Amino acid sequence: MVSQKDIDQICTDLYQSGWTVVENFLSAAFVDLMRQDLMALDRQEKFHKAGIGRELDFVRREDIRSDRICWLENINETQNLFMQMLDQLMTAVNRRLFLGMNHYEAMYAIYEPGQFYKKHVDSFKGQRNRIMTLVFYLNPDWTQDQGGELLLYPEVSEGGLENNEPIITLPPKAGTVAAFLSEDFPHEVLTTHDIRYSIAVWFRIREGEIPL
Ligand SMILES: O=C(O)CCC(=O)C(=O)O
Ligand SMILES: [Fe+2]
Repeated sequence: MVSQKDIDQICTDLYQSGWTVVENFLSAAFVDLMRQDLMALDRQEKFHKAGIGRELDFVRREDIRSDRICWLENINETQNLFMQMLDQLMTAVNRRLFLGMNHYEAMYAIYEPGQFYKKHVDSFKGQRNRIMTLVFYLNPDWTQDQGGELLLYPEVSEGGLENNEPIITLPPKAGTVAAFLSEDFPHEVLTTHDIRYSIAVWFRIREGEIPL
C-alpha cells in the first residue's frame, strides 16, 4: 500500500536528519474514510480529553494540551487498512534503519478552534519506548489563516541550549504525514482556528524487548 518511492524518501530523510514530511502520502479517498471513522467515533462519544504522561503519571493539563483523543483499536475495515499500512511501513523502516520497532499505538485527535499542544517531546531520553512519531493529517483544503501548524524544533544536544527556531512550520493538510525520532525532536501544535483532525502514531519497542 505504501509506494516504494515514499518508503525510500522516509528512510533516507530519517537516516540523514531524523525527520521527514511527505505530502499526499494518504490518498484523498483514504483520508475521507479515516475522517468519517473519526467523526463517527466522536458522535458515539468515544473521545476523551487528552492528558500528558502515562499510566500512574497521567495528568490532565489543559494549559499544555487541550485536544480530545480516541485510540484506534482495529474495530473496523478502515482502521484495519490503516494498520496494515502501518505494519508495512514499520517493517520497511526497520529493515533499512535497524530500529527494532515491534509494536505501535495510534490515536485520533480533534483540536477545536482555540486549542493547541505546547512544546514537548514524546519520549524521554533513555526510555527507548516510543522510537518514532508519525502524524497523519485529515483536513482537506486547509489554508494558512486556519492555523494549527505543527512546529518541529531542532534536536536538543547533550547539555546544549534549546533552540527556539523551528525547523519546519507544517500546516495540517489532508494526506500529509510528518515523522520524526520521538526522543530527539521537541514539537508543538499552534492554536488552531478551525476544527483540526489528525492521527498520531508511535512505533515502539515493547518493554522487555529492548535490544542491547
Ligand atoms: O497533531 C500534531 O501535529 C502533533 C500532535 C502531537 O505532538 C502529539 O500528539 O504528541
Ligand atoms: Fe507530540
